Amino acid sequence: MSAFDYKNGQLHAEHVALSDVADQVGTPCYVYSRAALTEHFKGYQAPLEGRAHLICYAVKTNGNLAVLDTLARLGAGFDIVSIGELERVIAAGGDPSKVVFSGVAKQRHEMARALELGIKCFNVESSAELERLNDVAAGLGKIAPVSLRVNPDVDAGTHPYISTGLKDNKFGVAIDDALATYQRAQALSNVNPVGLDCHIGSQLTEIAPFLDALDRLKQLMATLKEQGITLKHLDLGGGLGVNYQGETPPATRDYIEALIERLDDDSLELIFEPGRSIAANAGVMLTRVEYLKPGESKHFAIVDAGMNDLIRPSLYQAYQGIVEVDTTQERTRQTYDVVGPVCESGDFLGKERTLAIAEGDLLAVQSAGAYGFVMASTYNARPLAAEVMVDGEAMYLIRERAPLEELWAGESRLPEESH
Ligand SMILES: Cc1ncc(COP(=O)(O)O)c(C=O)c1O
Ligand SMILES: N[C@@H](CCCC[NH3+])C(=O)O
Repeated sequence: MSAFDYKNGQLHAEHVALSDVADQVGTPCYVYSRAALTEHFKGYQAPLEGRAHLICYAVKTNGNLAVLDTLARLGAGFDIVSIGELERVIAAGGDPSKVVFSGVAKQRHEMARALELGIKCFNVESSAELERLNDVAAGLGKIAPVSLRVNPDVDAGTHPYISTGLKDNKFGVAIDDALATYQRAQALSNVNPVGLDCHIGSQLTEIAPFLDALDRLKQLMATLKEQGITLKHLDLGGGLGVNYQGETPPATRDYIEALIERLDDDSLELIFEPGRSIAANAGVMLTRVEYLKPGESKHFAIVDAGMNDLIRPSLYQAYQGIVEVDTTQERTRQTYDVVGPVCESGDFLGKERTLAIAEGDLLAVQSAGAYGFVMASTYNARPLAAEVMVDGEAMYLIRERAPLEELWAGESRLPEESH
């Protein structure tokens, strides 16, 4: 059973009616299901049982403290890309020794803080970064554990904005340069090559590109071994897709098992960095219909959430399901473009959606647990939305709706005497 289901015509998150959430917290509001997060995370744990592994949830996907806390309690490690994400993990009770640090632009102070906290590994994305990391570690008298993020040049077959493993992408070290970079790492005194890492893109719905990448990594590891460089872990990144609009990505178990079979090596610790497959379908965004606006060629449903709250539809033309929260009312069905309040023509949540709604009704935008709230902005001076975690019959406000004053917090007017 899905964590978001209808009971007596009312959409619920677990045992909580979403209309109750909206009444108590207002809209727009993100609602996450603890049971769904747990189930999705365990989907990774189960097929890896019995072998050395670490599942490093990608914090960028949804970094709310309650989400991180839920996963940390299940044993998760974390994939981070900034010092902000690292401090979030710590604030949520995560274990820094289970953190891997990805990202192409790590700054010295970020490296220093991560070294001080003793993270598991730096996923190094360029030679220049390797040199800088060695320098920072030397300054602190530390040895930085390093895994090279290799760009295997495989086509992930996903949206160009979220494909990361092609030659032309800014991410990682080209696979042809990897051996020389590992040799350099070995020669440096304050970095220690312990792993190999790759992440080829997001929302992949086939296993084949993952296997192609793994084949190339295996070849590289064999070459490294010949050169006396033996690694302890292999990080296969994230990227497993989800069902937004009838896509049929492989089940987590099938994906993991296929990789384990192809790897054919029990000695390596396996690391994964899943994000979307854990969080996307563990969340919805609630929004209320402000106005219905009939037009000549199309009808608009104008709602109180916009591209600033959920940018995926505008940014990637991404499809996310939109459903009525209360289906018990008498309503006429009509096809609408569901649009937000932001002053941009590109501000929409969905196009040509057939809905039975009236002014004041609630809608739920599905699959909003990943890359939803984290990508929100305050454009048009719109305060950030509230977030709620449902756990069985309980609901917890895990982020208050930001007060208006927060919009200009930290700003100041010019001094009185200035002209
Ligand atoms: C380095 C890295 N790891 C993990 C992820 C998580 O990916 P996904 O949400 O597709 O599982 C991303 C985002 O694409 C990433 O850039
Ligand atoms: N933000 C993207 C995914 C980015 C992946 C990050 N490496 C999305 O919503 O689909």
